[in-house]
Amino acid sequence: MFLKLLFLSAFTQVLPLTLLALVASYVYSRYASPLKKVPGPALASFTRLWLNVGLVARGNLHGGILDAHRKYGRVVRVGPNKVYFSDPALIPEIYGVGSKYRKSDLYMMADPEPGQGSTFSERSAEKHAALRRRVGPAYSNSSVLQMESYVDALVSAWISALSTEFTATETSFKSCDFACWAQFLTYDVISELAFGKAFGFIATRGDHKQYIASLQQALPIIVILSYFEELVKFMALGWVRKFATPIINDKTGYGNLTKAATELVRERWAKGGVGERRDMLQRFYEQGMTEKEAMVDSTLILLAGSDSTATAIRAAVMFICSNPRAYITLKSELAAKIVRTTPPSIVSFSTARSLPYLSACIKETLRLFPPGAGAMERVVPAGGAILSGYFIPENTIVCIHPWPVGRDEVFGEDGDLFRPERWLEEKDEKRLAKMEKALDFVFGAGPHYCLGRPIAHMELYKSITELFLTFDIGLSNPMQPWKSREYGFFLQKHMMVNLKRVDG
Ligand code: HEM
Repeated sequence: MFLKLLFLSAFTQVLPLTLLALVASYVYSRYASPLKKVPGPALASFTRLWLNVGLVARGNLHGGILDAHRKYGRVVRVGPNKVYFSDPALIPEIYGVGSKYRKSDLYMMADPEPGQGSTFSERSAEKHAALRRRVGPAYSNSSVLQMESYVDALVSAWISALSTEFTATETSFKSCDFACWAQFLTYDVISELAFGKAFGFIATRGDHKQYIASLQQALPIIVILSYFEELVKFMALGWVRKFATPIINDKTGYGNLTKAATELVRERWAKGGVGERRDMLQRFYEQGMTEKEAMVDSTLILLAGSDSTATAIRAAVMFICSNPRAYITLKSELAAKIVRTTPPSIVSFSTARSLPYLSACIKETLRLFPPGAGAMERVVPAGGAILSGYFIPENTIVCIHPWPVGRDEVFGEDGDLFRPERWLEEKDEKRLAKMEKALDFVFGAGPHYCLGRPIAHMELYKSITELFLTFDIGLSNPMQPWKSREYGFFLQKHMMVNLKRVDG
């Protein structure tokens, strides 16, 4: 009884105090914070719920941020301590080489193990630079070009599998879920390049060990949690992490993917780094990476290297198939410029890249649908900064999101339209250079610029060329081309397409 009374009296005294503290902090955030003049939704000025629940949890950060910039302008306060910008001119200050803005704690959830940052998630600039020096050679243009024949073999297997499984005849046709098939290709390519052996998604025509399905389940939880900084710190505690993240002994799923990467690294390090050929793992070894570092970065390669590129391939197919002019022009360019050999060989990267209309389609796709849609948040350094005319105090979290940048005013009034011709018609070299710069932000900037761009480009150029050369393609349901939600990466399902071989 005594205890009950004690508890009740503590509760009745603590509750009002907590409420008072909350109200005081809301009033401060809204009316007294140095950010009070920054425009944005009223709710966002005193609570993180507007961003974390209204946008992130709904799988629509990219769309919500785009709308917010359209409504409030180039500077938007998206949380009590967060301001997003859309002016590409600020990219060098916030993200450029030598920038003092470090990555925010949002990235902690991407650490494969607490305290063990990967090249992507490491927040210390010095540690990141050291890591990047060692992983860099494995991703370089020249090393990717040396591996081109392996990409060709997989693209070829992919096209034949699509042909046998889904080609329409006069009397029958079977829709293809291209959402899965795009990922089958990218998972196989990245495992082949990284470990010298494709996982076998194309060969088995299925979700190998349910990696895709389990990532679709795990990613929303990981990403939503990562926006609540306190939770991220709590989750970083080793014992919490053990319960919250997939378990390495899982027979399938994301835990098994981590296990596969870990075992491949362990085996390779035991053999002195030498594989059957000079794959990325061998290059990691040659650069003196420790076994632990290689394990962490190999898991990163699998994640960063598959979903982003699969989204780009799907988006390109979706945009081209929904725009008859683009579809016809691309088909004509491919028919005129690519000479088919018997047996057909996969188009070389250098030939594909030299095709102006194909390049314009790929640029336009990446501009309108940046696949890496996670917030690249950074922390304002000591002393604060004046950004877009506003004083932003130190420790404020700032970000430029690639979705509004892709629709920047430099792209003109029709910036929302898929119009590849814009890249070919522009005569003003200065403007074109600005357009290219804004587009390049799709791959980030400065010391964190995407290392995988050469791999992504090679896959995109080859897959789109071969698809449109081999098939006539139609979206089965143009009213709803796919189901798409975004949690840093896009999780896309049910992208049904009809394929008919052009020579069949
Ligand atoms: C179209 C496809 C891709 C897009 C749009 C993309 C986009 C990005 C972006 C925006 C960043 C910077 C993130 C940040 O600063 O927070 C990044 C970093 C990174 N990406 Fe990609 N990526 C793509 C494909 C790939 C592929 C295929 C790989 C690997 C094989 C890869 C590996 C990486 C790595 C390792 C980093 C971290 C770089 C660092 O911080 O030093 N990416 N990517």
